[in-house]
Amino acid sequence: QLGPGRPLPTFPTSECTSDVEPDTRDMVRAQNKKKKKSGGFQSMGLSYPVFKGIMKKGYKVPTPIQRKTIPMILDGKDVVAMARTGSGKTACFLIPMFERLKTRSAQTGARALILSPTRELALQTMKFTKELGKFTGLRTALILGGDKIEDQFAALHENPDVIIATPGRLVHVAVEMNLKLQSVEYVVFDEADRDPIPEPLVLPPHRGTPAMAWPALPPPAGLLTPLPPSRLHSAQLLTTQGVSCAHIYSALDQTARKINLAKFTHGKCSTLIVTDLAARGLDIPLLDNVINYSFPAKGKLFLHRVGRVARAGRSGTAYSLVAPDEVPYLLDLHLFLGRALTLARPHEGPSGEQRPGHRDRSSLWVPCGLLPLALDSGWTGGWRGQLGSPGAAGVTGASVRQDVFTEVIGRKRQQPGPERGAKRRREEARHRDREFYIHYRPKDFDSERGSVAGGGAEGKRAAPAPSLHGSPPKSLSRRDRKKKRFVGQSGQEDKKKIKTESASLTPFPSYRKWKQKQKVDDRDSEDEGASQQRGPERRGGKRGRGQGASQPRTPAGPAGRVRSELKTKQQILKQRRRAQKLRFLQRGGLKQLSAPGAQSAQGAGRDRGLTSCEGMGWGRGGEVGWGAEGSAVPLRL
Ligand SMILES: Nc1ncnc2c1ncn2[C@@H]1O[C@H](COP(=O)(O)OP(=O)(O)OP(=O)(O)O)[C@@H](O)[C@H]1O
Repeated sequence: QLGPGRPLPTFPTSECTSDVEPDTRDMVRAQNKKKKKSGGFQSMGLSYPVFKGIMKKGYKVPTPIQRKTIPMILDGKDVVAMARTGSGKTACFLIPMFERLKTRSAQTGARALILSPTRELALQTMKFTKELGKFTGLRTALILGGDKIEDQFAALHENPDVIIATPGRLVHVAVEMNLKLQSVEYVVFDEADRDPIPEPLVLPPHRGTPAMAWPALPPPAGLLTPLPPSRLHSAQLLTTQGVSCAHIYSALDQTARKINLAKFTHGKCSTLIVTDLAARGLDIPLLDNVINYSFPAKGKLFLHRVGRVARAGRSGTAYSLVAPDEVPYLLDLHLFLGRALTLARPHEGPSGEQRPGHRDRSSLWVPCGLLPLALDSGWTGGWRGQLGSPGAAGVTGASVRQDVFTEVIGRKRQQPGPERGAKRRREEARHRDREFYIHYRPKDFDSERGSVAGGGAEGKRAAPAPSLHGSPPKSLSRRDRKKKRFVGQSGQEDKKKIKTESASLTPFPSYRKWKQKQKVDDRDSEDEGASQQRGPERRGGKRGRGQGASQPRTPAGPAGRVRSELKTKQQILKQRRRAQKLRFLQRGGLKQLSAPGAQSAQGAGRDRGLTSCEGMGWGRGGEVGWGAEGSAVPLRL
C-alpha cells in the first residue's frame, strides 16, 4: 500500500536482483517476443538498450538478411552470410554482438573481434557500432594500419569490449603485445571473401565462439585492383571542366583520405574519384551514381563497385565507360550476370531518356589508366560522351542487378577436382566440416592476384597479406640463392621491421619502448588490461611468482594514460576520503571548526569514538597523512 511515509516501489535493476525476487527481464523479453508481430525487431527478443539503439538509428523493420541471420546468431550458431550490397549486413553482426556482450565488462578483456579489410570500412563499422550500441555502454578499440601504434597499445590497455581492426595492424599489435585474445567469444570477418586472413589470425574453431563471415558475394574471392596515383590525373581534367572533386587511393595519407571522404559525404564536392580501395563496403548516403571509368576485369568487382549506390532500398545508376580492349570484360560480366546487357546510345540515360547536359548530383568515379579522349574511337557500341555529361555504354542500373544475386547464389559450380592423394585426404579429414570451413585464403586468390599484377605498383603493394615475421610477404619478395631464403624486392630490407597492410615499415618492437615511456613495467602490464588478453603461460608465470595475484596493480605512468579499471585498496580508500571531505565541506564543516568551541567539539568527537586525527585532525602530512591532497579530512573508521 502506498501512503505517506511509505517508500515508492522501484523497478529491479541489475544491481538489486535477489534470489527471492527473480529477474523478470528475461520473462518480459520472452513475452514481448510472443506478442509482437513476427518479422520486426521486437520479435527478435532484443534487450531494451539494444532495441533502443536500433530505433534511434531509425531502423523500423529488419532487412531480409537481418531477419534471417540475427535470430541464428542469437542462437549461438556460426554464420556465413552473403547478401546484395547495401542490404544492411553490418547491423546483422552488430545487433547480436550487443545482445551477447550486453554490458561493459572491464575485467574480462576484449570479447568481440571484428576484422575489416580496409581502414575506411573499419571506421564505418566503428561509427555503426557507436550509433547502434549507444545504450549498451560497450567500449570499442580501433586498431588500424596507419594510425599511431602507441595509441593502440593504450587503447588495448583500457580493456575494450570490442576490437575493430584491420588484419595487418592487429597482427602487428598482437605480436608486439603478445596478445592471445583468449577472451574473444564473438568473431566477425567482414568482407571475408576479399583478402586472405593473415595466418596468425586464423582462430582455432572452439565451442561457444560464433564466427561470422560476411562475404558480400559467394566465392570465388574478390579482387583488389588499386591504381597508382599517377593514373588519377583525371582528378585535374574534371576540375578544368568545372566539376569539383576529391580523391581516395591507398597511397594517400590516412588523414587526407578521411578529409576527402568527409568532403564528399558532406556535399563539399560533387565527385569522388577512387581506386578499388573504395569498391567495397563504403556506405555513402544519398550517392546517386557510380561511373566505371575503367571497366572491371571481374564481374564480382563490378557488383561491388556499383553496389555503392542503390543502398538500403534506394535506387541508383552505374555508368560504365568501355574501352575497346575492355570489351572482353563486358562479355565476362554478361556471362557472370547471366542476363542481357542493353547498350545505351550516346547521350541516352538508363531508361532510354535523352539527357542533354544532365549534371549528376554526386558521383563516384572509378578511374582507369586510359584518358577519356583515347576512348573515343574504335568500338561501335561504345560511349561517345564528354566529361561532365558522360554517355553510357553498358548501363547497368539497380533494376538490372535486382535478381542477380539470387541467380548467382542459387547456382553452384561443379568442378571436377584432381585425384586426391592420401595426404590431401588426411588434410581434409582434419577439417571435417569442409562445407562450413572458410580457408583464410580464397581458392582463387592466386588467379585473382595474378590478374591485378598488371594493375600498377600500387596494386602490387596493397594486395598481399601482411606479414608477421619481420620480413616482407613472399609475394613481395624474391628468393636469394645465397641466403637460401626469401628476401624483399631489393634484398636490403631491415629484418627488424614489420610489414603492415598500409605498406609502411614500422620499427619493431615498439611496445617495449611504449611501456618504458609510460613507465608500465611488465608486472603492470600483466595485471593491466592487456594481461587479460595475453597468453596463460606468461600471465601464469608472473602470478606464480606472487606478483599481484589478487590485487590489481596500477601503472606508475601519467594519470589517465594507462589507468586500470580495477582499483587498489589504497585507491578505494583515497576515493572515500575525498568524498567524505567533499561532504564535510558542503555541510559547512570549516565554519563549524572556526567557530568558538571547536576545541570542545574535537573533544566531543573523541568521546564519540574518533581518534584525534581521525576526528578533527588538520594539517599536512605527518600522522594525519591524507596523501597527495595536502589538506586533511575527517575519516571515520
Ligand atoms: N533495417 C534497416 N532499416 C533501414 N536502413 C537500414 C537497415 N539496416 C541497414 N540500413 C542502412 O542501410 C545502409 C547499408 O547498410 P550496410 O552498409 O550495412 O550494407 P552492407 O550490406 O554491409 O553493404 P556492402 O555489401 O556494400 O558492404 C546503411 O546506411 C544502413 O544504415
